Amino acid sequence: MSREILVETRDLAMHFGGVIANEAVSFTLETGELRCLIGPNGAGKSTFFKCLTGQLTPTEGSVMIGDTDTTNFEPHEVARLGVGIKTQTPNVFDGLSIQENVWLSARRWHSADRARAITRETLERVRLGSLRSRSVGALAHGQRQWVELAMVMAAEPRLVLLDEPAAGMTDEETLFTAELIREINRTASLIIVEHDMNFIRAIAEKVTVFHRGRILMEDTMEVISADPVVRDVYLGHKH
Ligand SMILES: Nc1ncnc2c1ncn2[C@@H]1O[C@H](COP(=O)(O)OP(=O)(O)OP(=O)(O)O)[C@@H](O)[C@H]1O
Repeated sequence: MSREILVETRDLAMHFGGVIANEAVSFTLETGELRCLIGPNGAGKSTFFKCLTGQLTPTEGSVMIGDTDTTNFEPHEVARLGVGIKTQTPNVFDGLSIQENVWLSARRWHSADRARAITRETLERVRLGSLRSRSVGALAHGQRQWVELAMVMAAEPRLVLLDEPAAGMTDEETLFTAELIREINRTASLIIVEHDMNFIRAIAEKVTVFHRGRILMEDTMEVISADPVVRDVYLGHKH
């Protein structure tokens, strides 16, 4: 199967006044990939992620998703291209049930009947079927994250962008999240910003390492974790 480029940035830069958060980032993601973005604090991962989602407009360079130039798009315009986005800011309605939250997400793109079927299936996939009537406000942190993943899945996206999906989870919750993400990858490509190395090892094929706003290296986790330059960067040595 020939692989197509699904996401491409060219010479992307994001400056906040004098702060250079991203510089000369030329990045590609092929259809079907599951890519993790890693790097030490302040490396520019979240800023780059926000340039992909439309939360930020890059100072320079371009972003393409499929055949569409999304450089100046707002998040809702990016979402309309079949992109599921989970940011670090919660996106759930606390006063509604799990089922209602997921249904609302499915209903944005599908008929009421189809949305009902998708909601049922998705809640089984994330193992929240038995809790479907429970109010989201009453859930534990990990379960809330899964509701958000279910909302992303219910829209049946072709590309999923996740910012730290395992943040604050227990080891067991992290492993289940990794399982869910591999399942999402059966039908969608993914870009995930993540800190948790065990989680990354459990899911990633290819990893992109950011350092000082730029891409330092791209390879498998095995190669990256053995690389002396990457080790130095994480330990805070100068490069
Ligand atoms: N809105 C902003 N205004 C000013 N500076 C910013 C803004 N957002 C990010 N920065 C700066 O840009 C740089 C990159 O930050 P960014 O959050 O993208 O890094 P990160 O790799 O995601 O870090 P972390 O792992 O800590 O989340 C940092 O120096 C940060 O202080």
